[in-house]
Amino acid sequence: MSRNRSVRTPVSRPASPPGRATAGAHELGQNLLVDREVVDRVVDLVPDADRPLVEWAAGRGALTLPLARLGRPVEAVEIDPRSTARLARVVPANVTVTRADILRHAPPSDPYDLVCNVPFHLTTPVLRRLFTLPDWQRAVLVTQWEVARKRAAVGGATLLTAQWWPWFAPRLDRRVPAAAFRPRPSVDAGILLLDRRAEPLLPVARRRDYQRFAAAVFNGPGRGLHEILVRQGLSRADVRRWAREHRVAPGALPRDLDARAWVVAFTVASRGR
Ligand SMILES: C[S@@+](CC[C@H](N)C(=O)[O-])C[C@H]1O[C@@H](n2cnc3c(N)ncnc32)[C@H](O)[C@@H]1O
Repeated sequence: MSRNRSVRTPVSRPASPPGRATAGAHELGQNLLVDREVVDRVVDLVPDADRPLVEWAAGRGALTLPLARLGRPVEAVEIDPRSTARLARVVPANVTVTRADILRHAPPSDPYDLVCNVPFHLTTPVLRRLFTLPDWQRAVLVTQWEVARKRAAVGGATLLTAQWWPWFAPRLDRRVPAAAFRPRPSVDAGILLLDRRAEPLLPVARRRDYQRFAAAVFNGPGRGLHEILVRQGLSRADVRRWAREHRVAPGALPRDLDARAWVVAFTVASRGR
């Protein structure tokens, strides 16, 4: 395959905010993947489809080059000019290297899959951004272990997960030891999968109301879910029926609910308004 030696720097917006491009390796979260098995696992988790791939935070290409071998168009996005220059010299023709900030990068407007070994310091903004972007189908993410667990609702869901659950299905794939990176970070990582639901549990038009409801339940007053839900407009009989159907224990907290229990509670509460 011929080499693509160019780096695309979108002109419509700055490639990076002031100071970022010259930031040091530590500041940019440059913990590069050096474990072959982890790289292979990330690539295996990319769905078998014809869609293009976008890789955020491509670094020196530990994932980019194996992803390129899938034979699909790949856009590799990276902020560090040394890394993009280096990457552009080695990628095959199906890879475009874009120097840009992943918090501002404009992704394709057709369906695509996304891969990102997330710079640890950007985890929450990256997740928030992803949830609002419309066209990716699966995101394969490497994040800190605790974040991967929390986002996949292992051991209890967070408000952020609950707020996006009707539209995205998160899954924890595996733990990745800190030794899989150079330099070695202080904590382990995990592989987190996010799938856009082919059939969302609620229409997008209800998103704002649902998210407000989830926040009110998570942060609302009341001893336990039953009381909280009554304050959110469910009758006591509705709460009892809902708890029975979704096997919600008497002492359960908002973090203990699954996606369907959230959606049904919201739907019942909306009926009462
Ligand atoms: C954890 S490393 C991953 C590198 C490579 N994908 C790998 O797995 O070895 C994160 C990468 O994100 C880049 N980065 C940090 N902040 C960024 C930003 N705002 N936009 C784009 N890339 C960023 C860093 O320069 C670094 O190369």
